Amino acid sequence: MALPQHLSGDVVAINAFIDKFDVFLLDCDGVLWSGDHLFEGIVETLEFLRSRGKKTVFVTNNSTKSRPEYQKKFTAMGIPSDVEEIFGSAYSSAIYISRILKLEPPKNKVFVLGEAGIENELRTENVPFIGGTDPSFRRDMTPEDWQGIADGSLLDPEVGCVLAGLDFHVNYLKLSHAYQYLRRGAVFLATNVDSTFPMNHNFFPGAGSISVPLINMTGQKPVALGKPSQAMMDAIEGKFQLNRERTCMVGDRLDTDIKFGIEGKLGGTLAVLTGVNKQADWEAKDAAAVPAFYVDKLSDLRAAAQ
Ligand SMILES: O=C(O)[C@H](O)[C@H](O)COP(=O)(O)O
Ligand SMILES: [Mg+2]
Repeated sequence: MALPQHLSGDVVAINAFIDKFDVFLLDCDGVLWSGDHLFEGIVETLEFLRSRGKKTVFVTNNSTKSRPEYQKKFTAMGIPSDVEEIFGSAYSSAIYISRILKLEPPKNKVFVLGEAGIENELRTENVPFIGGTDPSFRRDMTPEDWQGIADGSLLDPEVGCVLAGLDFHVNYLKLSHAYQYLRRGAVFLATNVDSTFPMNHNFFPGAGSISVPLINMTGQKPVALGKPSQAMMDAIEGKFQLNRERTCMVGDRLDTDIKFGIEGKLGGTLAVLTGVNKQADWEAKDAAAVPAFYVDKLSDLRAAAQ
């Protein structure tokens, strides 16, 4: 496996890299920002790529926000964006459920472990759901819960799917409901299975760490609809009519972003060192994926603008 080409500081190499592609699929957490901290030079770098006629599509596994909610974040960060060029795992999951899975009544409801982003995208696709940010689930178990979950009287008979994403309010009550739905044959989906969540320049439990208890209890693995799922790549290709050879995936995570680009047979993958993975990770013999190129930070691409 060829080692990645380091582009930072090499203007000739950066220009040659940029000229190879028409579309850049850009990961968000760990590439553009860490939580609400926008990395230096990101606005200018996006402007530079766009000035060179490149199309930018934001492809994020973060399911806590819907596309419109993400556009609000981009605007607040000073990044001009078109909501149609934002593709998150909540959206990817909602269109998978509504257009591929096509759950039929009387079992077409989704039990959500996750935040408003998932709920809003399911609403947009007219997919009925319970759970999610419903405050009635944010409490300790009561004797009535133990009994009602055990005998099924507190379970919704219309639930046919459990969708697990990044949930900042996960608890024993919600996991108990989700587990019982899976025992009853509900389809097990995840927006994504990232183990950690890069935030405030450190790492926190990721969406994948929300679904792990259910995997442990059921022995089932969810179908994950975020990166590296090729269902997501196919949806993106269809929506933007991609020429995969002229498309590059840019990300901070080997087992999602870079794997997504490689398995999607894109023309290239660019890793950045501002998020989850570092050079040692792709040099390890059990590396999840090896990028074709890498930069220390995304804004290093602007050297070609000088
Ligand atoms: O735990 C998660 O869901 C992920 O760490 C996070 O949201 C990744 O987002 P991305 O880097 O794909 O923008
Ligand atoms: Mg990331």
